[in-house]
Amino acid sequence: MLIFQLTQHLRFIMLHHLHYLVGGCVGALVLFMAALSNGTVKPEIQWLDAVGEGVACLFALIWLLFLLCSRPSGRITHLMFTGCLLYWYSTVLDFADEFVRYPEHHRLFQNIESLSIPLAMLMITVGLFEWLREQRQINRQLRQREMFHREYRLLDPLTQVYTEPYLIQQLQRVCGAAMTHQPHPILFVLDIRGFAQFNMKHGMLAGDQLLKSFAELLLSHSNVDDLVCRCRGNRFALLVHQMPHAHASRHMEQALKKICHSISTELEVCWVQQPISNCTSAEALVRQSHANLDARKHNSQLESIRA
Ligand SMILES: Nc1nc2c(ncn2[C@@H]2O[C@H](COP(=O)(O)OP(=O)(O)OP(=O)(O)O)[C@@H](O)[C@H]2O)c(=O)[nH]1
Repeated sequence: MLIFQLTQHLRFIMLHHLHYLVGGCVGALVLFMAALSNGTVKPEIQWLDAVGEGVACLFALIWLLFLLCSRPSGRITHLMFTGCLLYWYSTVLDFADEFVRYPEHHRLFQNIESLSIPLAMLMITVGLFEWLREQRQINRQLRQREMFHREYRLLDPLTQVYTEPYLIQQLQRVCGAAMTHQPHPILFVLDIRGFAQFNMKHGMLAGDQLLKSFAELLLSHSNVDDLVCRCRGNRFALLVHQMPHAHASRHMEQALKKICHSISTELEVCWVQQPISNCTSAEALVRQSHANLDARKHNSQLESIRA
């Protein structure tokens, strides 16, 4: 079980943060080799100190890996990663100077070692502060889910957002009140493009992880009274209550740009929006939105074939 979980975490890092990991490790190796080749070997090595510094260095690397497997990419991850990396580098230099003595006139490595710790602490502190703010926002969303949507049987087991039957239930209530409600609520239906191919290339587990991240990010970019659902497979819906129609598409475009940037720059999402002003049947409304989305996907396929 533990091995399976570790493999999953490693796959996540490979998929989303490979550039961070490779860059960080190459930097550490270069620093370690440069420190060894610039110093003179100590006549007596304190093995207990060396083991202590080595273990500290190993744990700093483990913290770095934990960070990478627990976060999607983005500003906070970048900040925390840089802070942890600087801390790791200072432990690498600490470890190296158990074996060599740096030349007196050449203080580069001592300076890196001394400066990287306060800088790392500063970056980790700011990163943790931002992480806390982000977590508050996510908690607010989760509390909201608890408050208004107590239908656990209608939750999607993979993404933990609601399913289409629940959306239809909620739409039935909204449709009744929509005529008097200003601005009218809007239903967005979204489809992740090329998902079957993504599954084939990276495996079903990576596909599941993508769906989970997408649902979580969609939630964090929506308001507390909006409703996020997974309709089926790679298709989601978002019911928005308080958004002026003039801003709706720009808002959705910006949110999707950020979401795709956080998950993968290759990710492409096709979507349609449907204002709920005069609807008689929630099921018909959802059916119509799916049909509009299919037509849009079909047209964009034709356009790309023609291009
Ligand atoms: N990993 C994973 N895949 C799923 C899940 N549910 C459905 N799928 C896969 O999602 C894929 C959906 O395929 P399509 O509807 O053709 O979507 P697409 O590949 O994005 O095609 P276009 O939208 O036309 O670009 C299928 O390969 C399903 O096997 C799931 O829960 N997890």
